[in-house]
Amino acid sequence: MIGARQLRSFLIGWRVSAALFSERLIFPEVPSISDWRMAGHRGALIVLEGADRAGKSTQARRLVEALRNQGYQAEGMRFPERTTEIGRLVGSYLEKKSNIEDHTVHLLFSANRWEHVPLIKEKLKSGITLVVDRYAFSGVAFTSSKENFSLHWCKQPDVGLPKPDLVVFLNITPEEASKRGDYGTERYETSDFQKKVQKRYAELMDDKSLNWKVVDAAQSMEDVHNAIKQLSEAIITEARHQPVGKLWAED
Ligand SMILES: Nc1ncnc2c1ncn2[C@@H]1O[C@H](COP(=O)(O)OP(=O)(O)OP(=O)(O)O)[C@@H](O)[C@H]1O
Ligand SMILES: Cc1cn([C@H]2C[C@H](O)[C@@H](COP(=O)(O)O)O2)c(=O)[nH]c1=O
Repeated sequence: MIGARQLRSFLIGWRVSAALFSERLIFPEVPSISDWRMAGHRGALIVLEGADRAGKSTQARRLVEALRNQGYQAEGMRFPERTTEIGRLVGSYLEKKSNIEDHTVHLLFSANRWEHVPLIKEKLKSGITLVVDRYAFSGVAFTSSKENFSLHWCKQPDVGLPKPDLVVFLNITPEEASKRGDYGTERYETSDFQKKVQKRYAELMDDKSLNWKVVDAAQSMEDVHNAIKQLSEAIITEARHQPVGKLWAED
């Protein structure tokens, strides 16, 4: 029989050894659990899309946190990335501080993604899974909701970008979304425009060459999170041994 005190010391000792082992302090040559998980494997490119207020930023943050807690390497990214020179131009346009001709601003949104491609490729190659809040699909859905812009024309500048392994569409009606706080003062934040955007997303989702998954974004934050996490974990395993594809490219 061992006493409660002995059992406690044993458990503490065991937990400390396990922690040291996982940090490779005791056996540095033995890979840690996360090394086994990631060795030689690329990370997955996961994109969250949806209309304004669908919950993309909330879910992107939660997913990165949950994946890290599971031992995966994961980082967030968002577009537009407003901190670069191009991003500042786009940001000022969205805040209505400047006007930019419609074709021109579409190309700037795309250029903002292209300027991040070397970084995206480097992260994926080093085993980091990227959770991206908006990508080329926002570009196409928003610009093609303007007068005289075809889906085909809008896609062209983004042809060849790293292809997402998974695109999660957070589905919510514009009415439901507007209950989450009035649309703000930024450009495009009107329910009429958002309805057009929603239709364009539906057209984009007909493309079976992409791994679109629709998640009901009107559920609780927890339920939405669990659904996205499950889809993401499966795709991280699948993407590991596949090369990164090219978006909307023929081959
Ligand atoms: N499932 C949910 N249920 C209720 N409220 C939510 C849910 N998800 C997010 N919200 C709330 O809705 C608001 C918008 O969320 P969030 O900023 O994540 O959306 P978004 O899609 O990134 O928006 P935008 O595209 O307009 O920047 C926030 O106040 C957030 O707390
Ligand atoms: C990437 C991208 C975005 N947009 C639009 C969509 C939204 O209205 C804003 C970004 O708002 P957020 O709160 O920072 O998500 O920009 C676009 O028109 N084109 C694009 O390529």
